[in-house]
Amino acid sequence: MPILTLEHVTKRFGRQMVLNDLNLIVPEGRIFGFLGENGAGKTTTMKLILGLLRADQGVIKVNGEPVTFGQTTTNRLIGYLPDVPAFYDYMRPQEYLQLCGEISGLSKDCLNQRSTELLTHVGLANTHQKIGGFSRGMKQRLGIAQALLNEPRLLICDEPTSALDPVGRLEILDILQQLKGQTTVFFSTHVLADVERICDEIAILHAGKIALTGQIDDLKAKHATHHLRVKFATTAELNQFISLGWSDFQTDLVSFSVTLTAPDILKLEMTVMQALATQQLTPISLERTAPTLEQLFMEVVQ
Ligand SMILES: Nc1ncnc2c1ncn2[C@@H]1O[C@H](COP(=O)(O)OP(=O)(O)OP(=O)(O)O)[C@@H](O)[C@H]1O
Repeated sequence: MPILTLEHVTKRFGRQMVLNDLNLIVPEGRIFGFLGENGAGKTTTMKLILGLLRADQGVIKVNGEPVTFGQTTTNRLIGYLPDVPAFYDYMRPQEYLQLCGEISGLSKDCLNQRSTELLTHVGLANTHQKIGGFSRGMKQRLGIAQALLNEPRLLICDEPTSALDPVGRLEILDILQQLKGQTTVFFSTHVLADVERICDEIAILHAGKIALTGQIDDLKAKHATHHLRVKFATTAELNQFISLGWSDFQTDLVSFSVTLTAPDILKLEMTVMQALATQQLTPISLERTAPTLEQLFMEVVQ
Protein backbone atom coordinates (compact mmCIF):
# COMPACT_ATOMS: atom_id res chain seq x y z
CA MET A 1 0.00 0.00 0.00
CA PRO A 2 1.36 3.49 -0.81
CA ILE A 3 2.20 5.57 2.25
CA LEU A 4 0.54 8.64 0.72
CA THR A 5 -2.13 9.16 -1.93
CA LEU A 6 -3.90 12.28 -3.15
CA GLU A 7 -6.95 11.70 -5.33
CA HIS A 8 -8.63 14.50 -7.30
CA VAL A 9 -7.54 17.13 -4.79
CA THR A 10 -8.62 20.68 -5.52
CA LYS A 11 -7.76 23.77 -3.47
CA ARG A 12 -8.67 27.37 -4.17
CA PHE A 13 -7.77 30.54 -2.29
CA GLY A 14 -10.57 32.93 -3.24
CA ARG A 15 -10.62 32.92 -7.04
CA GLN A 16 -7.14 31.48 -7.34
CA MET A 17 -7.12 27.76 -8.19
CA VAL A 18 -3.87 26.44 -6.67
CA LEU A 19 -4.46 22.68 -6.96
CA ASN A 20 -6.70 21.49 -9.75
CA ASP A 21 -7.76 17.82 -9.58
CA LEU A 22 -4.33 16.73 -8.38
CA ASN A 23 -3.47 13.03 -8.18
CA LEU A 24 -0.31 11.70 -6.57
CA ILE A 25 0.96 8.37 -5.23
CA VAL A 26 4.02 8.13 -2.96
CA PRO A 27 5.19 4.53 -2.47
CA GLU A 28 6.58 3.55 0.92
CA GLY A 29 10.34 3.63 1.54
CA ARG A 30 11.22 6.17 -1.13
CA ILE A 31 13.10 9.45 -0.99
CA PHE A 32 10.52 11.40 -2.96
CA GLY A 33 11.26 14.86 -4.42
CA PHE A 34 8.30 17.18 -4.78
CA LEU A 35 9.24 19.85 -7.33
CA GLY A 36 7.57 22.95 -8.64
CA GLU A 37 8.17 26.60 -9.41
CA ASN A 38 7.66 29.32 -6.79
CA GLY A 39 3.99 29.50 -5.95
CA ALA A 40 3.18 26.16 -7.64
CA GLY A 41 1.40 24.95 -4.47
CA LYS A 42 3.96 22.69 -2.75
CA THR A 43 3.47 24.13 0.74
CA THR A 44 -0.30 24.15 0.24
CA THR A 45 -0.17 20.43 -0.66
CA MET A 46 1.88 19.68 2.46
CA LYS A 47 -0.53 21.60 4.69
CA LEU A 48 -3.44 19.65 3.20
CA ILE A 49 -1.63 16.36 3.93
CA LEU A 50 -1.13 17.50 7.54
CA GLY A 51 -4.83 18.43 7.89
CA LEU A 52 -3.88 22.09 8.46
CA LEU A 53 -5.88 23.26 5.43
CA ARG A 54 -9.23 22.01 4.14
CA ALA A 55 -9.35 20.68 0.56
CA ASP A 56 -12.26 21.91 -1.56
CA GLN A 57 -12.50 18.49 -3.17
CA GLY A 58 -10.71 15.18 -3.19
CA VAL A 59 -9.36 12.59 -0.78
CA ILE A 60 -5.93 12.39 0.86
CA LYS A 61 -4.85 9.16 2.54
CA VAL A 62 -1.84 8.44 4.73
CA ASN A 63 -1.15 4.72 4.89
CA GLY A 64 -4.71 4.14 3.66
CA GLU A 65 -6.33 6.33 6.35
CA PRO A 66 -8.20 9.42 5.15
CA VAL A 67 -6.91 12.80 6.34
CA THR A 68 -9.56 14.99 7.96
CA PHE A 69 -9.11 18.76 8.23
CA GLY A 70 -8.54 19.88 11.80
CA GLN A 71 -7.92 16.37 13.14
CA THR A 72 -4.50 15.00 13.84
CA THR A 73 -5.14 11.23 13.77
CA THR A 74 -3.07 10.59 10.64
CA ASN A 75 -0.34 12.94 11.87
CA ARG A 76 0.80 10.24 14.32
CA LEU A 77 2.35 8.61 11.23
CA ILE A 78 3.98 11.83 10.02
CA GLY A 79 7.01 13.86 11.03
CA TYR A 80 7.05 17.42 9.68
CA LEU A 81 9.91 19.83 9.15
CA PRO A 82 8.55 23.27 8.13
CA ASP A 83 10.71 25.55 5.95
CA VAL A 84 11.62 27.72 8.96
CA PRO A 85 11.40 25.55 12.10
CA ALA A 86 10.83 27.46 15.37
CA PHE A 87 12.51 26.51 18.66
CA TYR A 88 12.93 27.82 22.19
CA ASP A 89 16.26 29.60 21.84
CA TYR A 90 17.14 29.33 25.53
CA MET A 91 17.08 25.51 25.48
CA ARG A 92 19.84 23.08 24.58
CA PRO A 93 19.12 20.42 21.92
CA GLN A 94 18.76 17.52 24.40
CA GLU A 95 16.39 19.56 26.58
CA TYR A 96 14.34 20.56 23.58
CA LEU A 97 13.88 16.97 22.38
CA GLN A 98 13.00 15.94 25.96
CA LEU A 99 10.26 18.56 26.00
CA CYS A 100 8.87 17.51 22.62
CA GLY A 101 8.93 13.85 23.65
CA GLU A 102 7.17 14.54 26.96
CA ILE A 103 4.45 16.48 25.13
CA SER A 104 3.87 13.57 22.78
CA GLY A 105 3.76 11.10 25.69
CA LEU A 106 6.99 9.12 25.21
CA SER A 107 8.20 7.29 28.32
CA LYS A 108 11.28 8.72 30.04
CA ASP A 109 13.57 5.75 29.25
CA CYS A 110 12.47 5.56 25.66
CA LEU A 111 12.86 9.33 25.32
CA ASN A 112 16.42 9.42 26.68
CA GLN A 113 17.53 6.68 24.35
CA ARG A 114 15.69 8.04 21.33
CA SER A 115 16.91 11.64 21.71
CA THR A 116 20.51 10.49 22.10
CA GLU A 117 20.22 8.30 18.99
CA LEU A 118 18.65 11.10 16.97
CA LEU A 119 21.12 13.77 18.07
CA THR A 120 23.92 11.38 17.06
CA HIS A 121 22.22 10.80 13.71
CA VAL A 122 22.06 14.54 12.97
CA GLY A 123 25.55 15.27 14.32
CA LEU A 124 24.47 17.26 17.40
CA ALA A 125 25.22 14.71 20.15
CA ASN A 126 28.19 16.70 21.41
CA THR A 127 26.61 20.13 21.00
CA HIS A 128 25.74 21.59 24.39
CA GLN A 129 25.25 25.22 23.41
CA LYS A 130 21.84 26.90 23.47
CA ILE A 131 19.72 26.71 20.31
CA GLY A 132 19.72 30.53 20.04
CA GLY A 133 23.38 30.33 18.97
CA PHE A 134 22.81 27.66 16.30
CA SER A 135 23.50 28.21 12.60
CA ARG A 136 20.60 27.67 10.16
CA GLY A 137 22.05 24.30 9.21
CA MET A 138 22.19 23.20 12.86
CA LYS A 139 18.58 24.32 13.33
CA GLN A 140 17.50 22.30 10.29
CA ARG A 141 19.34 19.26 11.69
CA LEU A 142 17.63 19.66 15.07
CA GLY A 143 14.32 20.08 13.23
CA ILE A 144 14.88 16.73 11.52
CA ALA A 145 15.67 15.09 14.88
CA GLN A 146 12.47 16.53 16.33
CA ALA A 147 10.40 15.40 13.34
CA LEU A 148 11.77 11.86 13.72
CA LEU A 149 11.13 11.62 17.47
CA ASN A 150 7.92 9.63 17.16
CA GLU A 151 9.39 7.24 14.57
CA PRO A 152 7.12 8.46 11.76
CA ARG A 153 6.43 6.34 8.68
CA LEU A 154 6.45 9.50 6.55
CA LEU A 155 8.78 12.50 6.96
CA ILE A 156 7.58 15.65 5.20
CA CYS A 157 10.19 18.38 4.74
CA ASP A 158 9.36 21.76 3.20
CA GLU A 159 12.43 22.99 1.32
CA PRO A 160 14.88 21.70 3.94
CA THR A 161 18.00 22.85 2.10
CA SER A 162 17.01 26.05 0.32
CA ALA A 163 18.45 28.51 2.87
CA LEU A 164 21.69 26.60 3.48
CA ASP A 165 25.23 26.93 2.17
CA PRO A 166 26.70 23.99 0.17
CA VAL A 167 28.17 22.32 3.29
CA GLY A 168 24.92 22.62 5.25
CA ARG A 169 22.98 21.32 2.26
CA LEU A 170 25.14 18.23 1.93
CA GLU A 171 24.81 17.50 5.65
CA ILE A 172 21.01 17.62 5.44
CA LEU A 173 20.95 15.53 2.26
CA ASP A 174 23.19 12.88 3.86
CA ILE A 175 20.91 12.71 6.91
CA LEU A 176 17.81 12.32 4.73
CA GLN A 177 19.51 9.73 2.55
CA GLN A 178 20.39 7.61 5.57
CA LEU A 179 16.65 7.32 6.34
CA LYS A 180 16.09 5.39 3.12
CA GLY A 181 14.39 2.08 3.81
CA GLN A 182 13.21 3.10 7.31
CA THR A 183 11.12 6.22 6.71
CA THR A 184 9.58 7.56 3.51
CA VAL A 185 10.90 11.07 2.90
CA PHE A 186 8.69 13.49 0.95
CA PHE A 187 10.51 16.77 0.45
CA SER A 188 9.91 19.86 -1.62
CA THR A 189 12.70 21.82 -3.24
CA HIS A 190 13.73 23.96 -6.19
CA VAL A 191 17.30 22.70 -5.99
CA LEU A 192 17.41 20.10 -8.74
CA ALA A 193 20.95 19.03 -7.89
CA ASP A 194 19.71 17.98 -4.43
CA VAL A 195 17.01 15.88 -6.02
CA GLU A 196 19.47 14.20 -8.41
CA ARG A 197 21.67 13.43 -5.44
CA ILE A 198 19.27 11.61 -3.14
CA CYS A 199 15.82 11.04 -4.67
CA ASP A 200 14.72 7.89 -6.38
CA GLU A 201 11.34 9.22 -7.37
CA ILE A 202 9.92 12.67 -8.17
CA ALA A 203 6.74 14.54 -8.99
CA ILE A 204 6.68 17.92 -10.71
CA LEU A 205 3.75 20.15 -9.75
CA HIS A 206 2.71 22.56 -12.48
CA ALA A 207 -0.50 24.48 -13.13
CA GLY A 208 -2.25 22.77 -10.22
CA LYS A 209 -1.55 19.21 -11.39
CA ILE A 210 1.25 16.66 -11.33
CA ALA A 211 2.79 17.24 -14.75
CA LEU A 212 5.39 14.46 -14.48
CA THR A 213 6.02 11.73 -11.94
CA GLY A 214 8.04 8.54 -11.71
CA GLN A 215 11.45 7.13 -10.92
CA ILE A 216 14.18 9.52 -12.10
CA ASP A 217 16.03 6.89 -14.13
CA ASP A 218 12.83 5.79 -15.89
CA LEU A 219 11.84 9.37 -16.68
CA LYS A 220 15.27 10.13 -18.11
CA ALA A 221 15.31 6.94 -20.18
CA LYS A 222 11.83 7.69 -21.53
CA HIS A 223 12.87 11.20 -22.60
CA ALA A 224 16.34 10.18 -23.84
CA THR A 225 15.05 9.91 -27.39
CA HIS A 226 14.80 13.68 -27.71
CA HIS A 227 18.39 14.71 -26.97
CA LEU A 228 21.47 14.58 -29.16
CA ARG A 229 24.91 15.67 -27.92
CA VAL A 230 27.59 16.76 -30.36
CA LYS A 231 31.07 17.16 -28.92
CA PHE A 232 33.92 19.04 -30.63
CA ALA A 233 37.66 19.33 -30.06
CA THR A 234 37.79 23.14 -29.96
CA THR A 235 35.67 26.17 -29.05
CA ALA A 236 36.05 27.47 -32.61
CA GLU A 237 34.42 24.33 -34.03
CA LEU A 238 31.67 24.48 -31.38
CA ASN A 239 30.94 28.14 -32.22
CA GLN A 240 30.92 27.41 -35.98
CA PHE A 241 28.33 24.67 -35.36
CA ILE A 242 26.16 26.76 -33.02
CA SER A 243 26.12 29.68 -35.49
CA LEU A 244 24.09 27.54 -37.90
CA GLY A 245 20.92 28.66 -36.12
CA TRP A 246 19.63 25.65 -34.14
CA SER A 247 16.34 26.31 -32.42
CA ASP A 248 16.55 24.32 -29.18
CA PHE A 249 19.97 23.70 -27.69
CA GLN A 250 22.19 24.01 -24.62
CA THR A 251 25.95 24.47 -24.83
CA ASP A 252 28.58 23.23 -22.43
CA LEU A 253 31.64 25.40 -22.98
CA VAL A 254 33.81 23.28 -20.68
CA SER A 255 33.42 20.11 -22.72
CA PHE A 256 33.03 21.95 -26.11
CA SER A 257 29.69 20.23 -26.59
CA VAL A 258 26.17 21.16 -27.51
CA THR A 259 22.97 19.23 -26.71
CA LEU A 260 20.17 19.63 -29.24
CA THR A 261 16.58 18.75 -28.49
CA ALA A 262 13.82 17.85 -30.95
CA PRO A 263 10.69 15.67 -30.89
CA ASP A 264 11.90 13.65 -33.92
CA ILE A 265 15.39 12.41 -33.09
CA LEU A 266 15.96 10.66 -36.46
CA LYS A 267 15.20 13.82 -38.38
CA LEU A 268 17.45 15.78 -36.03
CA GLU A 269 20.32 13.29 -36.54
CA MET A 270 19.98 13.57 -40.32
CA THR A 271 19.97 17.38 -40.19
CA VAL A 272 22.98 17.46 -37.88
CA MET A 273 24.99 15.07 -40.06
CA GLN A 274 24.20 17.06 -43.19
CA ALA A 275 25.23 20.27 -41.44
CA LEU A 276 28.50 18.71 -40.24
CA ALA A 277 29.31 17.51 -43.77
CA THR A 278 28.51 20.87 -45.37
CA GLN A 279 30.59 22.74 -42.80
CA GLN A 280 33.40 20.16 -42.99
CA LEU A 281 33.24 19.73 -39.24
CA THR A 282 34.27 16.44 -37.62
CA PRO A 283 32.92 16.05 -34.09
CA ILE A 284 34.65 13.91 -31.44
CA SER A 285 31.34 12.25 -30.68
CA LEU A 286 27.69 12.34 -31.60
CA GLU A 287 25.36 10.54 -29.21
CA ARG A 288 21.82 10.37 -27.94
CA THR A 289 21.76 11.35 -24.28
CA ALA A 290 19.42 11.15 -21.34
CA PRO A 291 18.22 14.63 -20.35
CA THR A 292 19.30 16.19 -17.07
CA LEU A 293 16.63 16.70 -14.45
CA GLU A 294 16.88 20.42 -15.20
CA GLN A 295 16.05 19.82 -18.87
CA LEU A 296 13.09 17.61 -17.88
CA PHE A 297 11.86 20.25 -15.44
CA MET A 298 12.14 23.03 -18.05
CA GLU A 299 10.30 20.91 -20.63
CA VAL A 300 7.44 20.44 -18.17
CA VAL A 301 7.10 23.99 -16.86
CA GLN A 302 7.67 25.98 -20.08
N1 LIG B 1 -3.43 31.28 3.01
C1 LIG B 1 -3.39 31.69 1.74
N2 LIG B 1 -4.25 32.62 1.29
C2 LIG B 1 -4.24 33.04 0.00
N3 LIG B 1 -3.37 32.58 -0.93
C3 LIG B 1 -2.48 31.67 -0.54
C4 LIG B 1 -2.43 31.17 0.82
N4 LIG B 1 -1.43 30.26 0.91
C5 LIG B 1 -0.88 30.19 -0.31
N5 LIG B 1 -1.49 31.03 -1.18
C6 LIG B 1 -1.17 31.20 -2.61
O1 LIG B 1 -1.20 29.91 -3.21
C7 LIG B 1 -0.16 29.79 -4.17
C8 LIG B 1 0.69 28.56 -3.82
O2 LIG B 1 1.46 28.87 -2.65
P1 LIG B 1 2.43 27.79 -1.98
O3 LIG B 1 3.07 28.47 -0.82
O4 LIG B 1 1.70 26.54 -1.74
O5 LIG B 1 3.47 27.56 -3.17
P2 LIG B 1 4.91 26.87 -3.12
O6 LIG B 1 4.97 25.96 -4.31
O7 LIG B 1 5.16 26.26 -1.79
O8 LIG B 1 5.85 28.12 -3.37
P3 LIG B 1 7.36 28.44 -2.88
O9 LIG B 1 8.24 27.48 -3.62
O10 LIG B 1 7.56 29.85 -3.31
O11 LIG B 1 7.40 28.25 -1.39
C9 LIG B 1 0.60 31.10 -4.17
O12 LIG B 1 0.13 31.89 -5.22
C10 LIG B 1 0.23 31.71 -2.82
O13 LIG B 1 0.26 33.11 -2.89
